[in-house]
Amino acid sequence: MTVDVAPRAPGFVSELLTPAQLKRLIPCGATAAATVQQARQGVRAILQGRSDRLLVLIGPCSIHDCMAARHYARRLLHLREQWGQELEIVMRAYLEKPRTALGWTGLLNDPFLDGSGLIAQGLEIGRSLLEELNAMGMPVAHEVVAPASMSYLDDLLSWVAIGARTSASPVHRQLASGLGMPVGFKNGVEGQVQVAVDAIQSARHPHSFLALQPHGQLGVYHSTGNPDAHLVMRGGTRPNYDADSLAAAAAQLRAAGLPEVLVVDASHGNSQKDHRRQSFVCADLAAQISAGNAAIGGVMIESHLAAGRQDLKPGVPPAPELSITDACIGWEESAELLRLLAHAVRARRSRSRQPAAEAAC
Ligand SMILES: O=C[C@H](O)[C@H](O)COP(=O)(O)O
Ligand SMILES: C=C(OP(=O)(O)O)C(=O)O
Repeated sequence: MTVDVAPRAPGFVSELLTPAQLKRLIPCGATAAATVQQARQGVRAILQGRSDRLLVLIGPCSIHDCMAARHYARRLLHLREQWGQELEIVMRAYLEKPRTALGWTGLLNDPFLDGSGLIAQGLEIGRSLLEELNAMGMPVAHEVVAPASMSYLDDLLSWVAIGARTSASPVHRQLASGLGMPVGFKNGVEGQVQVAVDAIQSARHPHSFLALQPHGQLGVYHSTGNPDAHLVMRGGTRPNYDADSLAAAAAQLRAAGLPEVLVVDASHGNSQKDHRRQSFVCADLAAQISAGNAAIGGVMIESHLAAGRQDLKPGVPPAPELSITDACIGWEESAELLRLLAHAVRARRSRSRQPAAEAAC
C-alpha cells in the first residue's frame, strides 16, 4: 500500500494519487491489454450484428474479497474457453455499488468494509485486482457510479454498465460518450425503458464535458460519441424479459433509429431480487434464443462461488464466497446456465443456416 491512512475529520480531504500515478504504479501489462482488446472486439461484434455469439456478463453482485474473486475467475476461465464458440463471457467484477438508500458502496469506496471510506486504498486494491484478472485472460465488467473513477480504471474494462439509478444522469451519459468500451444502459428502477433509449441516443453523440485528466486537473473533454451504447433490460416493478416486453423494447429502439440489440439481466427486477428465479429467466431466454430471437445479444447473471447472500456485521469478517449485496446463484448452477445458453446459441445458429422454406416449416 503506497497511500498513508489519513486521519478523518469532517471537512478533511485525503490525498489521492492522480490517475497517471496510479496507472504507473499498477500498469496494465501486455497480456492484460490483449485480453481487454480482444474482449472489446468480441463484444462489439455481437452488438453490431457481426457475430451470432451471446455476450454473457456473469459474476458476483459486488467484489468484497479479492481472493474469492480470483478463485471465481479461475473457474470461469475454463468455461469461457469451453464455450468460446458460442459465448463471449465477461466476468462481473463490480467495484462500486449504487444503493437505493444506504449500504456498503463497494470495494473502491470502502475496501475494508468498515465505513472507513479509504478510497485511495480502494482504487489501488481494485485496479490491482482488475489487472490480475485480465492478465489471467479473464475480461471484466464494472458499473460506473463515480465518473472520476473511470480515469483510474478505464484501460482494464471490457464492458461497463450505467445502472438503473443513473441512466437518466446527464453526467453519466456524457461520460459514456467518451469511453472506449461498450456501455450498457439499464432501464429505470420502475421499469422505464425510454429513459435508457434516450440515454443511448445521448451517449452515441459527441459531448463536451468536465473530466478528470491523467495528471489530476479537471479539463474539458470533447468526446466523439460511443457507437456501442446499448440497452440492458433489468425489469422493474415487474419483469421485462418475456418475449412481448423484449419485442416492445426493440420497437422503441427502432423508433429511435437505434440497432435492435438487447442485453437481458436475469437478476434485479427480472428476478424480483430472488436469486433462485434467475434460472427461470435464463431458461425463458434460452428458449427465445433457440427459437431464433436474434435481438437478444447478451445476458447478465449474478453469480458467486456460493448461493445466497449475507449481511455485513460490524467486527465479523464476511464469508469470502458469499455476496454481501444482492443474493447470487452458486457455482454449480452458474455452470449449468452457461451450458444452457451455449446450447441455445447453437440452436439459433443452426436455425439461421437453414434454408428459409425449411425454417418456416
Ligand atoms: O445490484 C445491487 C443492488 O441491487 C443495488 O446496488 C441496490 O441495492 P439496495 O437496494 O440493496 O441498496
Ligand atoms: C446495481 C445493479 O443493477 P441495477 O442498476 O439494475 O439495479 C447491478 O447490476 O449491480
